[in-house]
Amino acid sequence: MSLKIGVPSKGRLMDKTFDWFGARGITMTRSGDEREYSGRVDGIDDVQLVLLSAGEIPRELAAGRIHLGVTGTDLIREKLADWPQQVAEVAPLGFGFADLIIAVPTCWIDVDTLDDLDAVAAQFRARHGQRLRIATKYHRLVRDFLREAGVAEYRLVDSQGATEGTVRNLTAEAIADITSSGETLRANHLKILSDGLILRSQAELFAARAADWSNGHRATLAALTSRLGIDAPDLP
Ligand SMILES: Nc1ncnc2c1ncn2[C@@H]1O[C@H](COP(=O)(O)OP(=O)(O)OP(=O)(O)O)[C@@H](O)[C@H]1O
Ligand SMILES: O=P(O)(O)OC[C@H]1O[C@H](OP(=O)(O)OP(=O)(O)O)[C@H](O)[C@@H]1O
Repeated sequence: MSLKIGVPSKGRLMDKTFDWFGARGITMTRSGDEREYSGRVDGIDDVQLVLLSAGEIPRELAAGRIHLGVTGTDLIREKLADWPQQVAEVAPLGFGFADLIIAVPTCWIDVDTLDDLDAVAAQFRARHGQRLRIATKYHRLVRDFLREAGVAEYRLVDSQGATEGTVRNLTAEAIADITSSGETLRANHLKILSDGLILRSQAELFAARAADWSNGHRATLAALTSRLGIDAPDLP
């Protein structure tokens, strides 16, 4: 049995992950046609490539079904409540940078901070009898952040994509989502609160604490990390 490494199956994260390993002598290739989620690893023995959605990689790591995985820091922290118990951080990869932020309509000129948002949320509830809605797919991270900030009069509405459009579509008053260039926010007339940065994310290589590290897998990990020029993580 080979050591399994989970890598995003499409898009920017897949391409940049392949480039990152390729630059260090480990060649990853997707086999078959564009739609076939299988691949191979050359340049090191006993390592198997598993192509997965970036959003599924945290769960696969937590279950120990893959030994290593590449995904965003944001997805690990959102999907695994006690993530340091489940995964070890092996190396930040220096791509996939994105900020998870809270944004409100640009036309809310008096709203610049979380305190302002809290005040608006209280007014909103008094006026409409309902809590101000914040659209997001990052439920855990947003709740934890707003609790720390003392903002309570809101409710989260789930949005799994095109989150910035929810304000225009009148299904939310504010959003919490990732941004990189800021273009999507601008195009949808939204502005980031000055203290609304929840998390800075980038792609990272993680190791699963629950994976089977016997049967030579630890030696394979040591060979791989040495090849990559990084330290092997501390694992049970
Ligand atoms: N501009 C960006 N847009 C979207 N994701 C980005 C961006 N920059 C970096 N990322 C990171 O990429 C990861 C999300 O990748 P992706 O959208 O492929 O995940 P996914 O949720 O598995 O997608 P899907 O559900 O469409 O398969 C997150 O960690 C995110 O922080
Ligand atoms: O700051 P920007 O460079 O404009 O990038 C941010 C946008 O990119 C992501 O969406 P994605 O394209 O992955 O689609 P999604 O809305 O389905 O998540 C993210 O959810 C933002 O909408």
